[in-house]
Amino acid sequence: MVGIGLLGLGTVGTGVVEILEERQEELKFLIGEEIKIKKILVKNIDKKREIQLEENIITSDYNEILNCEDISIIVELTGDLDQGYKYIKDALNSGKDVVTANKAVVSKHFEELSSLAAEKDLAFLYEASVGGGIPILKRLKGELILNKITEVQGILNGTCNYILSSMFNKGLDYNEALKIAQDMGYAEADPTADVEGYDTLRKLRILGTLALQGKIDESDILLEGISKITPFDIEQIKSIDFIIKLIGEVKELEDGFIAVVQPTIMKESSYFANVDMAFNSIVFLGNNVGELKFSGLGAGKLPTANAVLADIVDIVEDTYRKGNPLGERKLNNLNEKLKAEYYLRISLPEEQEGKVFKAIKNISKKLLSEKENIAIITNEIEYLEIIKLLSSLEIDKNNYFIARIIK
Ligand SMILES: NC(=O)C1=CN([C@@H]2O[C@H](COP(=O)(O)OP(=O)(O)OC[C@H]3O[C@@H](n4cnc5c(N)ncnc54)[C@H](OP(=O)(O)O)[C@@H]3O)[C@@H](O)[C@H]2O)C=CC1
Ligand SMILES: N[C@@H](CC=O)C(=O)O
Repeated sequence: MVGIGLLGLGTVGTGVVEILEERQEELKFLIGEEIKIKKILVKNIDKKREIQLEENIITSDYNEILNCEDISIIVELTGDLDQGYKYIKDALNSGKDVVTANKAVVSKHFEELSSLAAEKDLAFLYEASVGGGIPILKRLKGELILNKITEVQGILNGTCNYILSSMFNKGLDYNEALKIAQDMGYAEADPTADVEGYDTLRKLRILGTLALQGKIDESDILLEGISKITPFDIEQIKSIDFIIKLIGEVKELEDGFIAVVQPTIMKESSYFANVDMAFNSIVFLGNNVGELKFSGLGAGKLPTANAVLADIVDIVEDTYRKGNPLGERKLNNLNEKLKAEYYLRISLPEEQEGKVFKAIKNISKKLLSEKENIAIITNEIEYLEIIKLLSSLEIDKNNYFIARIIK
């Protein structure tokens, strides 16, 4: 019997309990072991739970779990950045394998936790931290043995994709769509992490660091979220037969890399344009294998819990990749070279519009609107040039929306 200490009984934790219960017999038969949750750590012990649980299984004292000799795997699903890190570190230092879905912790402490686990010869697995139910990280680590990976691109946040799809396809209002995504269990406890792009950035930091085998830190990634998008933007994007998605991308160039999370406009026929609602998709490029595309539900109770359990099964069957999967390449950040055409919408009081309109004329390839809001398609231009121009015009961040165009 393999004993699990489950930390967190929210959306994902509940899913883990449910799948384990439903597949108990099959698991015993197929992997020859019973996997049993011995203890569950929660924050609020008095909260009413939706599922039936064994008596006394819930605790709010982590030491009860850490000191339990029957528990060999800690499954961290709290979503708490500081405590989650501490729980994981203490687990590894106590000789327990770790599975987590906490991308905030993995992203912030990736190097330290990876090397601690390798040093202790323990598992530190985080499949559910990127792409929800999509089995991307195990596959990526596998392909890295044979390939040099030079590019990773993806729709990495189910909440944002749900909001953008709902606004674009169903005409839903932004807040209405966000509320549904929260009700469906897709969003983070604080949905700012989703809509401002931090969640995508963290997932990209994890993917990019693995893929390029060199540290790509959170601060290396240019970031724009989707919170400023309006029905006006959707209308403009539709008018040019394009579609919008939040895309994260890391790409190796000859002398370094670019890393960016941005709302991105693309033709309706392009690959990512057809990844809708809570689906995510990740594409990576290896020098031998070529382009590999993965797609599946990027958030939600059961898909995410499935990814968590896949890690647990890998530990029980001893089929996970041992050692530290991170490389030591030193890569230059070349984000200043990021160049594209952009959709730019600026919303200002009428009296300020004239001055701004004049100033952006030089970078404008096509004028989409000059009434109510100014909206243009820019010439091919460095992203940071646009930001500089907007800041020189003293345009507040909340008064513009910018999206990269990919052909
Ligand atoms: N939801 C999703 O679709 C996905 C989530 N993830 C990640 O999975 C993790 C869990 O997400 P989710 O289940 O949605 O989160 P929830 O907010 O639904 O649940 C969090 C759970 O953790 C408990 N908890 C929170 N902080 C602490 C703490 N400091 N100590 C002990 N217990 C704590 C809460 O206790 P209590 O119940 O008492 O409040 C709750 O049971 C997060 O890291 C998230 O980013 C990853 C992929 C997809
Ligand atoms: N909030 C996240 C959950 C999964 O990682 C998302 O919406 O993708």
